Amino acid sequence: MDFMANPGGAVNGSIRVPGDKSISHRSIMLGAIADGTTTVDGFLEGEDALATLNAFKAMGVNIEGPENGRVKIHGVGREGLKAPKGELYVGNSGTTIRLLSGLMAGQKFSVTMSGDVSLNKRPMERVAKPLREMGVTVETAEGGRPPLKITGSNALKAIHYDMPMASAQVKSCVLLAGLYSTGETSVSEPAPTRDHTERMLRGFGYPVIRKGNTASLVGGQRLQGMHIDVPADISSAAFFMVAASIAPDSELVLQHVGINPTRIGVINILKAMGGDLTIENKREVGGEPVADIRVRSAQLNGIEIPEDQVPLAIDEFPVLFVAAACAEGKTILRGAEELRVKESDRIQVMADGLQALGIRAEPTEDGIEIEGGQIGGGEIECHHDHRIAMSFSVASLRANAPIHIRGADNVATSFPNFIELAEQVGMRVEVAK
Ligand SMILES: O=C(O)C1=C[C@@H](OP(=O)(O)O)[C@@H](O)[C@H](O)C1
Ligand SMILES: C=C(OP(=O)(O)O)C(=O)O
Repeated sequence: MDFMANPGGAVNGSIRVPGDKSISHRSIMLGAIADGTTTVDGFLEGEDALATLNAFKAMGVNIEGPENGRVKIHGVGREGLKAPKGELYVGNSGTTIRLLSGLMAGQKFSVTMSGDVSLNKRPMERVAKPLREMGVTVETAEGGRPPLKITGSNALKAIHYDMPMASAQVKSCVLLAGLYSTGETSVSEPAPTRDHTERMLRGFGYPVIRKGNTASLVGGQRLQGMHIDVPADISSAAFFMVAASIAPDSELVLQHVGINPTRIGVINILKAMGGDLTIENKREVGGEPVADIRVRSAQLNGIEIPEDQVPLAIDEFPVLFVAAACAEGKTILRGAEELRVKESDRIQVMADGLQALGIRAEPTEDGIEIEGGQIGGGEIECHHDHRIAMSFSVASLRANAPIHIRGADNVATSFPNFIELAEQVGMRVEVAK
């Protein structure tokens, strides 16, 4: 499927984007191994979260829904998962394969997980290494890629893992394996990464301790089913934050957005660029801070993006690069080499796309330099990456000719109703005939 993004438009109204992907994945994983029932509202009915849901169904968990964002998980307890009949296919979802690796490490059966062409190129040694230290047998395809075969045990060795990269997926993998270890498992991170696993484990009644840059837990305890209210995903809201910022005469309210401090890099960066964003009705929902975010058009300026914001905005860089293309002057990003191992190489693919539209964008090993300018029309290739497709849809607001976005199917992995909401607020994006 291709998108045709037609130039111009203002962005107005009030919308709620779908549920947070990270929290949706974890609600299924933790609900499945808890005792009792877990109910979820606001579950993201996108392909990635559904891949997680289907994996647990394949391991014998009775899950009702999703229906209008509601899911009911009949937890089987920490020892209750059953060996799936075949391989677990997890599509495009890095979060599914890496977090599941940790949980599978603690089971008495072995599991093979594979994905689509994009996932099968992504690095898995980052989870294989700590799991092997815990006594798990992990087999990968050549180059440490999926398929990934995990042969676990329910008496893993507790370890301390000093994570070489700032990755919430690796941290979560080790902590989830730690649930099945004898003793204390801890992970330290080089910079703060999203902490949903820690917060949600605590919500399920499982103690997790945070000291400085280290999170730790003691294996062997049980989780209690709970109710989870999933806030709207700030990573999906980000497309509209940039859209309303760059399109003249715009004012948009994004409702009920999760503003966990480990996720708000996009707000901090846009504000530093001169964006007009206000946080309204701040409240706490199920252990996560939530707010409505009002965004108005603004003249953005190029900046040097502070490196401490990188892990806090990691999925938002493709659309932030579009903001940079609309800003006055140069924007410089460094310390973001992790962007090269996402669903696509997001530094290269965004640089290629921006250049195709006439913007000066120079990739570097760990970042990019972008000079603001007039966005032209042209053709973009998404390389199986949802965020590339949505970012260039946003770019059309300031383009002077249509942008043809090739291979936009994967938008359904994280944001199945993107086109509808984009159209509702005034963007001119449609599925190409
Ligand atoms: O833990 C998570 O839910 C996620 C962590 C991040 O990945 P890394 O841990 O690879 O940075 C992020 O890019 C991904 O979309 C979701
Ligand atoms: C990197 C992402 O997801 P995942 O790693 O789960 O594929 C993303 O959604 O931008």
